[in-house]
Amino acid sequence: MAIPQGTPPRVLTIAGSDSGGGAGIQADLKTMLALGTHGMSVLTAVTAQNSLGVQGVWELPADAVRAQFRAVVDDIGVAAVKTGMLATAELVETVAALLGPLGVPVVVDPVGVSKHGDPLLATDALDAVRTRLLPVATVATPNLPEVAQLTGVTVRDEDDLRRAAEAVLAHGPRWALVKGGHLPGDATDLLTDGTTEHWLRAPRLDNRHTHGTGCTYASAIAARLAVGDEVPEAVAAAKEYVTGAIRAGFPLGAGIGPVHHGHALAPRPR
Ligand SMILES: Nc1ncnc2c1ncn2[C@@H]1O[C@H](COP(=O)(O)OP(=O)(O)O)[C@@H](O)[C@H]1O
Ligand SMILES: Cc1ncc(COP(=O)(O)O)c(N)n1
Repeated sequence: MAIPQGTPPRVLTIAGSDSGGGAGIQADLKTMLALGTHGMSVLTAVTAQNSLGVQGVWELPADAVRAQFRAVVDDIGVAAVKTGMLATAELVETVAALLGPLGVPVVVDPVGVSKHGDPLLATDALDAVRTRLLPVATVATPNLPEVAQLTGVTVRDEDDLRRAAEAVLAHGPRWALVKGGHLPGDATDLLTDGTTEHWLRAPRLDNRHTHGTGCTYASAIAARLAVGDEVPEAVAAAKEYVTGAIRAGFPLGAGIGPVHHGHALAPRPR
């Protein structure tokens, strides 16, 4: 399909809705807009969620996920995909089966639990993530609790990050990006394809309003891949974007506020 001039790169997120607007589909679409792309969505689940936690989760039927995906891909087309909350083993398998033949870069954020510790993935879905979803990923972006769940590797320092990334790569993604955001000290992530290593370092920002960091990072990577970056360039640009978004994160509600997706777009109104 020829893409008319002036049409922004098209990026698809397959994820859950966060009613509070800080994570999930809402974070993904804002990030995609901020990075100059056209964001589209396949909803997997609806959460009732705010700055205090997740109060309810309702999964969509697999047929609804397949229908949304076909509606987008068959007419509009996509240049890159990001996956987030997939909720159940059936949805993980459904999404993996749709992505396998797609032939565009896929960023898999293997979302397990929210920042507040609320489960966003059934524990019996971990095996499907390992055996079905990770093999179709161009980049997999687990945080440290997710790495521990998926591979059994506990990360305490930068050497452990390397071991964790190798354990993720063993499940088949082309690149592993293990995020060290949960370690003390600098916010250091390791990106590797098994032959090259890229260390992404940013100072740890003293801001508790970090709701949605992982969703934002993975969506920014997908947006940059849709623009045409290679994986290391896409991840470096996304790290810069997410660091700026954390720096500008703001209070909202009585708990943990969101990162600021529009931090690079416009000054905040006073
Ligand atoms: N306080 C912080 N200051 C700077 N960067 C951070 C901070 N917390 C997380 N990050 C970075 O944000 C990105 C998302 O990581 P993380 O928060 O671990 O993901 P998740 O939301 O999946 O738990 C990573 O690049 C991580 O290093
Ligand atoms: C729908 C949805 N998807 C993903 C997250 C993870 O985001 P975080 O780790 O910042 O809580 C979330 N809380 N809600």
